[in-house]
Amino acid sequence: MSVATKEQTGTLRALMIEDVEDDALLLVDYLQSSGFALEWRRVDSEDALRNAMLESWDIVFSDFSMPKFNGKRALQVVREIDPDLPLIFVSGTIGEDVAVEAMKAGAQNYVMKGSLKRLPSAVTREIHDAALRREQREAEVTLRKLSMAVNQAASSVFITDPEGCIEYVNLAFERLTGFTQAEVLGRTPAILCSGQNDGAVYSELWRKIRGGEVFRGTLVNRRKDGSLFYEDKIIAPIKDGDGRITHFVSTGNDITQRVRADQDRSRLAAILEGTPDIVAILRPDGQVVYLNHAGRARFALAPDIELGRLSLHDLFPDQFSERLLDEIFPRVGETGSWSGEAVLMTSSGIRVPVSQVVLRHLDEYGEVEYFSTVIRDISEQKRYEAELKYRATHDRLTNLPNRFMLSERLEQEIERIKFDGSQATVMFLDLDDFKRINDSLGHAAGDAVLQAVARRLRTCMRPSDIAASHGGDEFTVLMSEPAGFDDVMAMLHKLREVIERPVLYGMHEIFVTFCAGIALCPADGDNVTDLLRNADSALYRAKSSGAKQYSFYSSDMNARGDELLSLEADLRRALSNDEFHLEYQPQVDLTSGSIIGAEALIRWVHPAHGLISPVDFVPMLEKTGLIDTVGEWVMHQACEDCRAWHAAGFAQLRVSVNVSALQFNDVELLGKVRRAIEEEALPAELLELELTENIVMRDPQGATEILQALHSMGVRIAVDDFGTGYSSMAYLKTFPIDVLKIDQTFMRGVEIGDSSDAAIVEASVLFARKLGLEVVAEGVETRAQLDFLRDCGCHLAQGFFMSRPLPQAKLLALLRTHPSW
Ligand SMILES: Nc1nc2c(ncn2[C@@H]2O[C@@H]3COP(=O)(O)O[C@H]4[C@@H](O)[C@H](n5cnc6c(=O)[nH]c(N)nc65)O[C@@H]4COP(=O)(O)O[C@H]3[C@H]2O)c(=O)[nH]1
Repeated sequence: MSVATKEQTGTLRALMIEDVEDDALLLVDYLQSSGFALEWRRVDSEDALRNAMLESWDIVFSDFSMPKFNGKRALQVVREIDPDLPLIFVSGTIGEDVAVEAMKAGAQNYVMKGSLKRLPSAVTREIHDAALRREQREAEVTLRKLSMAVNQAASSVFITDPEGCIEYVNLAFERLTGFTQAEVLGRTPAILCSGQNDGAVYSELWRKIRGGEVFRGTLVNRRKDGSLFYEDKIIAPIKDGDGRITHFVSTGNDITQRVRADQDRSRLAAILEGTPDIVAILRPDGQVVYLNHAGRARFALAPDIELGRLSLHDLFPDQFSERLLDEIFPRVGETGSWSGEAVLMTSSGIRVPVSQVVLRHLDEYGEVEYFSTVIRDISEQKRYEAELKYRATHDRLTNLPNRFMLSERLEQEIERIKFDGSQATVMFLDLDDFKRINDSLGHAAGDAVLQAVARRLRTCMRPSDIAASHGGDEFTVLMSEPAGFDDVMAMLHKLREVIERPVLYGMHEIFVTFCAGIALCPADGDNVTDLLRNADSALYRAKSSGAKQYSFYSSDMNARGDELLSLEADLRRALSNDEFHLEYQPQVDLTSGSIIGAEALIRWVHPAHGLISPVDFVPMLEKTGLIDTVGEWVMHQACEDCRAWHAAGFAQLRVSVNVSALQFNDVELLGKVRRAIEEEALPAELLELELTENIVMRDPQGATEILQALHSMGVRIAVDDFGTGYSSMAYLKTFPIDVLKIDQTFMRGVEIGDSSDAAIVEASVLFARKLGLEVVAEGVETRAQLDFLRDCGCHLAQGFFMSRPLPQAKLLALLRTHPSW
């Protein structure tokens, strides 16, 4: 009798489903006599079976038909609990059909009770097969688990055949690459190629995996949508039992974020290293763990210095480090950040103003791990701020404190005086006839004088005094705590002595004198406005008494100042109120004796004060900037009136118009002139512009350009007041001018027999003729003067002798009489 293998050596645990005990014993007997060591149990109901199935069995023998139970049901219960447990029907009643049915239902075998011969071999085979089935089932389960794991894995996986054709991809692959399994099956991983990897990487990859080794490396691949991603790859060959490669398995981890973060970090590091700001990272105890290039340079540290050993105190040897540790860090620890200004001392001992931002960085437990700080050198900004402040508080030309700073200081003085009952003095100084210096020697000379005066003023100041510049030729001295009147007078004398020394300018010695107006605090005012106004009134009084005068404020002084102020306000309204008109003074041709043109002269008839001289209000127009509008009005009115002369039958009469320095510097001058002649339809050559020689001499080169532009427009240019200024003959030659107007002061000299004046007039006429210029003598009041001019060969004359300036209507009336001189 043949018997089984494993089961032979061990005890066979058999479960009998049998209602007849003798039948069960018979079966046991037979098996034991066939060599099986048996451990067995008999059940004959479903409950008992279920109970028995809680234990483990090697085999089940079941009767097919039992009174309380039946084989089919028993088979179902057994399969339900253990699908692989072999079950053999041992029945006396089973027929072929039932046996086949039982096999279909999952029984492994059947044996007839009457013929147990087949039983031992069937037992052995079924046990063996069951073991195989179990193994296979377990293998399947493992495989299913594995493939589920691979499919669900976070790493992207694909499997190729030895030629590299893709046979499988997992979900992570689909997610990462954007390709679905269906899209890539049968294709090669070349679909992921980005062109960003070195070709050598691929040859190395193939060399390794074809050689049976594992490839490990980082690849840059491309998704279906074209974007790049970085993968840490492991590609391994799979071999069969003969060592032949059947597949390659590629596992990849997407490290794009890490790579990008690394790239960002290195970019950030480059920025930190490149920034001119000092960036440091410090532990809460002040140990420096990072210091950028700017910081290392600032503290003269070697690039390879071991930062961990460096403490804050090494960097900032002064109190700055203590402040950081004791004051700032604890505060940052609470609020998260701090920013402010500080002063730090560099290794070379230089104190540098800095702005600083400190940030707190927490660890995963919310504890302060370290602080980062950005320190910016703000010396430049501080310098700039100081410069701005200086500019805002000082006069640019003289570098003296300006009116703004003076007011501030005065305010402090007043506060002090209110507190301690002392006093102060405000002294306004105004240089006498400063305009003369400007007009005759030019602005550069004027500036040099103002600078010299400022320098000298400074030397007279006591530490508590202050000298300020008001702009222009006005200065202020604020004397703090003068002992009394004598002190003020002593200061005044000292100022005279120092300031009135001649100022050397080139070849010139310029003599400067000044007037002073003095107001005392608190007697003449206990606030800034009153004090300054009263000192100004005192100055006005001093100036109206002549040069080199001084005056202390007295309460009746403000009247005149108010008058001037209100005149200025009236002037602003004069143009719209039609209070201006022009008068014309004829110019006479000395050859023919008849009028060839007229000079336009502005008149202001004030509604209350009557006629006001242009000598008084033209400077006011200039000061207020009104000269631009009023000057333009004059130009238009003169052109219009000139056209009226022509219309009245006096064709070719020309008109000349005065142009002040401010008008000449107006960038719009050319446009305004062009508009006037075009709008009034006056031929350009009949308009003459009169400029004083000082205007053109101030900036001869700039003036030449403007004069040329005017000239090319056809307008005539006359140089007014010739002989009074510092004309350079050489320049006059180069200017495109048409007319020289000899100043009327020379005519007075001619009248009183001053031979030098007469000589100047003669020379001027000669000079003008030589240059091919027309020459006009102004201020002709007598027949003798006129004759003299004729004898000299002067072309034209203008003056009271021929006619005073006349309103338009009167001029027309005069013209109609066809006068001749
Ligand atoms: N003693 C005396 N004086 C004579 C004689 N002939 C003419 N005058 C006066 O001499 C001044 C000549 O004008 P200016 O030298 O250009 O000097 C002008 C000119 O510089 C300025 N001015 C007048 N009108 C205008 C104007 O429309 N624009 C500008 N910018 N300045 C003007 O005001 C100054 C004074 O003008 P006015 O008072 O009109 O004074 C005029 C005129 O009335 C004479 O024989 N004897």
